[in-house]
Amino acid sequence: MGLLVDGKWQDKWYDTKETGGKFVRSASQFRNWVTPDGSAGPTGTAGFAAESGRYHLYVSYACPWAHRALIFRALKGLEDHISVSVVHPDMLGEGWEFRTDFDGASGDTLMGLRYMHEVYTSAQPDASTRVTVPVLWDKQTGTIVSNESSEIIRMFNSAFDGLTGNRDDYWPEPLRDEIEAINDRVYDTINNGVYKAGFATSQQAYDEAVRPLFDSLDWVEAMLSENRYLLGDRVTEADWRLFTTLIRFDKVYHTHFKCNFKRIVDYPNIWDYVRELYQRPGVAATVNFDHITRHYYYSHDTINPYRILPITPDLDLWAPHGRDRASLQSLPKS
Ligand SMILES: N[C@@H](CCC(=O)N[C@@H](CS)C(=O)NCC(=O)O)C(=O)O
Repeated sequence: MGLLVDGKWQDKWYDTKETGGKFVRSASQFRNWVTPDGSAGPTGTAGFAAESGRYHLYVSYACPWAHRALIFRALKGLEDHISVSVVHPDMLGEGWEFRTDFDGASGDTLMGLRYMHEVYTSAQPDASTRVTVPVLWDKQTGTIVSNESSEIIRMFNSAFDGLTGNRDDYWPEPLRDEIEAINDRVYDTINNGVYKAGFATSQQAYDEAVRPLFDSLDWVEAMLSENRYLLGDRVTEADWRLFTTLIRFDKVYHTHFKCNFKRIVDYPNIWDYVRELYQRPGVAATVNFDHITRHYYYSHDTINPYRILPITPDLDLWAPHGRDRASLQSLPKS
């Protein structure tokens, strides 16, 4: 675990001393956008047109943020257009590595590098940044387009539609304000909430994260008792962003991050909803519990110094989900 300072790797754990024991996530630095014609997106520079075979995605199967990007790549039929490298689940002194001695860890299939930090310095030799996944790489200009998952999924949602003909829209115009409002709460208290609880180094920081986390899970449970999806009858980006945290919860966050007031299987509607999303075409193949459990329990030695991988519950993710029942089919909100 570490970061790049002026292009040099430094092995350092998150510093929580200055923030009263709180984990504060840094902002992503590469913020360009792939667009249909290469015009500039909302941030960054122009020049990244949607072309088949031009882009490469670096992911970890363990990481919930990278998982979003893999799900959108599958949902939008981009597998033949955007290639992928999968890092090794252990994130140790050199950060993410391209070792291949773990089933599913592909190595760097594009450039043959050893470490993810070398991908960053290939794009910018003097980079000062945390070295995170996912990363969307442009083979043509040899640089990083984006390392911000929330923006990568929006590019995948529509930029390549002309190439693939897949026009499924998870960010529909009329629902955007509502999606943003839900995303904000889900991000702060659930997606990042589990990390804030797990990486807290003071009782107060832990308490301040764990209570809002379970309040938000109650709020989600109530919404899903009335609607099939967060926004009503239609699956949106908000559902996929929530899903990648929920699917990791009972096997990892409940134990490793001390989010153990309840499990996801204890929320009847959320648990059915998780199985429904998991069973959608292409999604199950993006979920790799061996990488997920190995990564968290093995890499975070400040939390689990003996690196013991605990037994985790078997989840019957293919059990019928019942979410298509009539009582949940409300009218679409727009
Ligand atoms: N804002 C980023 C966050 C990505 C992120 O934090 N990924 C984690 C893995 S789950 C990572 O690579 N962490 C390495 C580090 O922080 O040094 C995004 O959503 O794309």
